[in-house]
Amino acid sequence: MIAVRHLTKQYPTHLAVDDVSFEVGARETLVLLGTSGSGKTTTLKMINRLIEPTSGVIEVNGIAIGERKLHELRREIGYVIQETGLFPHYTIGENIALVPRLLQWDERKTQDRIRELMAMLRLPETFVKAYPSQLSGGQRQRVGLARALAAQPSILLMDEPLGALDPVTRSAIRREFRNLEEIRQKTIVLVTHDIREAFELGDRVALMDGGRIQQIGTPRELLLRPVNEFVRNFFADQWLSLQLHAFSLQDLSPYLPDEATSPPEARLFPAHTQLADVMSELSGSETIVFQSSQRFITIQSATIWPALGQLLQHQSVS
Ligand SMILES: Nc1ncnc2c1ncn2[C@@H]1O[C@H](COP(=O)(O)OP(=O)(O)OP(=O)(O)O)[C@@H](O)[C@H]1O
Repeated sequence: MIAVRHLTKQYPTHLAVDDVSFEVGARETLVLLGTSGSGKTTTLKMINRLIEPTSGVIEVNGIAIGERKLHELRREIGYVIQETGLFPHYTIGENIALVPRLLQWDERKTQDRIRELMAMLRLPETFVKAYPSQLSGGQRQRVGLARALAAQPSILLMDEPLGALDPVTRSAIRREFRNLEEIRQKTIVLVTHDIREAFELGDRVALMDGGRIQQIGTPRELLLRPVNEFVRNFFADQWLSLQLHAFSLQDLSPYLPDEATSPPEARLFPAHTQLADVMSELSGSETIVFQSSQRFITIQSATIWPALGQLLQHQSVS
């Protein structure tokens, strides 16, 4: 879907991106993670040609983007930025309708799409005539996403999309985004410096430093098989809690007891649920259950850590 090969951006005084290569498959989310100045935004902006590379090639759907008409390329790519970039003098409805109107959709179709997106992103219908300044930061962020999704692009580029929000709102919106079917269908490149965000949202993560990719892989690979000291140190502080994002109930199932049937008081979770989500929903010694093939497996918050310990031990010897 997106292929980036030997991408370099040299400014007169600074090498911002240095020989970066990666691919992002259809419906995959790749997170560019790194500290400030590591080249994430420059890389992202080269994908929709907001910045032209010094050298290297980017292909979108098999065609080099330099050979595409700019407006056609941008139609395929939705772009979400921090602080949303909404037009303050346009209403929420007008902001969302921006691209459909550029594409001269008929008005009925545009209005239907605005309503559909507002419902999906849990924005009250009355907001359609409100202005961005009348909304909270979290609501503006939803409008920014609605605008990027409006014309149904197959690709989304997101630059610190939740960066302006407080941690609680961030985490709630993150979970919500992850569960939206329309977003799950997109090919996404997301820039963040928030490690937890990268682990929650990324199918794969590219950790950048000094304009180069230090390691690219699944959160689990980065955590358990760091290729160098930089990668190891980057995750060291949060190593324990990141494990909860790197593994699901399914991964833990070999290390947990079976039940013949589901205990009546237990809550049922899908097997692909990240352990972090389970932990955040469990209070005290409550029992939860998930179904894996034909088995019911019970788990309590107190049993997650020992089972995870066994799982990690197993991973390190295999
Ligand atoms: N127009 C420019 N001219 C010169 N140097 C630039 C220019 N734009 C970016 N840079 C430099 O290139 C490097 C990479 O910048 P970039 O914005 O891609 O980093 P980033 O990882 O996205 O950081 P942040 O998270 O702070 O946005 C930085 O050192 C920056 O100062």
